[in-house]
Amino acid sequence: MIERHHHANMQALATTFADFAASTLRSALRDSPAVTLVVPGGQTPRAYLPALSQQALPWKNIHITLSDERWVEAQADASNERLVRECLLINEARNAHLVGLKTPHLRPSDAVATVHERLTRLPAPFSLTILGLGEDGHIASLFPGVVHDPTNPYLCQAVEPPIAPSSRISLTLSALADSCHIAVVVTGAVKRQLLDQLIESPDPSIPFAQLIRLSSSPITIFETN
Ligand SMILES: O=C1O[C@H](COP(=O)(O)O)[C@@H](O)[C@H](O)[C@H]1O
Repeated sequence: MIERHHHANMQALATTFADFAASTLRSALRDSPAVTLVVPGGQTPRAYLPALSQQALPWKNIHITLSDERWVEAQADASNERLVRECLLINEARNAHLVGLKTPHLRPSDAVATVHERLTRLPAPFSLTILGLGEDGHIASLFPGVVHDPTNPYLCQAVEPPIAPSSRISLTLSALADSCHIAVVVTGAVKRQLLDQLIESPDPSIPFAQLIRLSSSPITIFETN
């Protein structure tokens, strides 16, 4: 089931999104003592994660991890972990547990087993997975052309992106699709047009279209130009 919500601007989106995420987490916490929230990186979350950080939730029972990570140090500008520390682990959410995806391994391919192990210690299934959408249709660090292997026993995979500068580690399509709820934040005319296309006639080579096909969980899309 896909639900789309259009907003007049980013501020309106951030408010509705934060209320939605908080109510999804609150309701998950009625059934489990601890829950997992998956958040994306990139630039867009800088505009809406601070609104979520202001929600009064039992954050110490909320475990946060990332949909994907660039293979850079956690202090680097490009680090998704740094983004989450700066934009979400603040205000009310400062005591949430963050499980990052970066390890000291030289390459993400060497780190897959370690990161998988970290992820298996999180409350499962993940209660809410938030994703961004790239202009090429990528979600997390699953780019067009990255092969989805349903037999992969790991929750994460190493990725060499086609154009982006750093190697990545990403949750697999199955790990994302298995989340109880999926929220996607889509901003800008180009991405919204792509979204229309992918929903009307899904191109199976595009990861977002693969996610729609694979997941039986509700997908809520928050959009603005
Ligand atoms: O590289 C990435 O890009 C996507 C999209 O980012 P955005 O800034 O264009 O919204 C993001 O969802 C992903 O987590 C990130 O690593």
